[in-house]
Amino acid sequence: MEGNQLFPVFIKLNTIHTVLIGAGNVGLEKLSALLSNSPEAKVTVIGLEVIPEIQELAAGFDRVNIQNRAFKAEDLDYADLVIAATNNAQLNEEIRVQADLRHLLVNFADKPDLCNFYLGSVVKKGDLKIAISTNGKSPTIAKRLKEVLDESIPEELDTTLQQMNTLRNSLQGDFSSKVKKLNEVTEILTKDLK
Ligand SMILES: C[C@@]1(CC(=O)O)C2=NC(=C\c3[nH]c(c(CCC(=O)O)c3CC(=O)O)Cc3[nH]c(c(CC(=O)O)c3CCC(=O)O)/C=C3\N/C(=C\2)[C@@H](CCC(=O)O)[C@]3(C)CC(=O)O)/[C@H]1CCC(=O)O
Ligand SMILES: NC(=O)c1ccc[n+]([C@@H]2O[C@H](COP(=O)([O-])OP(=O)(O)OC[C@H]3O[C@@H](n4cnc5c(N)ncnc54)[C@H](O)[C@@H]3O)[C@@H](O)[C@H]2O)c1
Repeated sequence: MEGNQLFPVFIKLNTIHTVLIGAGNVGLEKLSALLSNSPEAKVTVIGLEVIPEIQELAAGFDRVNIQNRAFKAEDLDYADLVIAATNNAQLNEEIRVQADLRHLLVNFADKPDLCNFYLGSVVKKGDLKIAISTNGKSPTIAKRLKEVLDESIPEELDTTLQQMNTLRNSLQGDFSSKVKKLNEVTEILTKDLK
């Protein structure tokens, strides 16, 4: 099968419990990604060793709990989503087995084959968010494309979004007439594509 077959979703991390195993530099990157997108995320970080930068980052977020100890299978009993950033291949295998037993989604920072979801590179402008995946082929290209889109999408797009939301909430009539109106007023955005 060719092409990217990943199904993108946007998760409300504040409504679930994420367990992050591994608290080194990669763990820090993953925790930063979680919190920059979802500052209200409930996250438990477990690491035999926890680097100071993780402690410092976590100190600013009430719902992040650091456990300075070894992983145990029961840690997944209260997890909804799992991210592993350990330096131990055998432990990764064990985490995958334990996650499967509990029907959990799990991500491994350095082992795409073990993952059942990937993190994406993220562009954010107010309420707008774009997530990029290269199907694991080149995270660097995902990062570069994020930079390109971040520069080229005007900040004003968020103002447009807010205005459209006001209009959307104020429209009267049946569903199809509302959809027609919303599409009419946004037609200008794609006029150069035709
Ligand atoms: C998007 C982003 C999100 C995030 O992590 O938050 C992300 N990686 C980012 C950066 C990045 N990661 C790495 C480099 C160094 C260059 C390189 O190695 O290529 C750079 C870029 C750089 O620094 O230039 C190392 C690396 N990453 C993976 C492997 C293993 C492998 O490929 O086998 C290795 C080698 C490890 C080693 O050799 O030890 C695997 C994955 N990385 C993914 C996501 C998933 C696929 C995403 C996609 O579909 O594109 C996937 C499959 C799983 C996952 O981690 O979810 C984030 C962008 C940050 C931003 O937006 O600024
Ligand atoms: N550093 C990078 O840029 C990079 C990039 C991509 C992938 N990777 C890979 O990702 C992995 C993590 O990288 P890192 O630099 O964060 O490594 P690291 O050694 O700094 O961190 C590993 C973490 O896993 C924890 N850990 C190990 N065994 C544990 C156990 N039984 N229970 C709980 N915690 C345990 C350690 O205590 C530590 O907190 C490595 O396999 C690395 O090859 C690294």
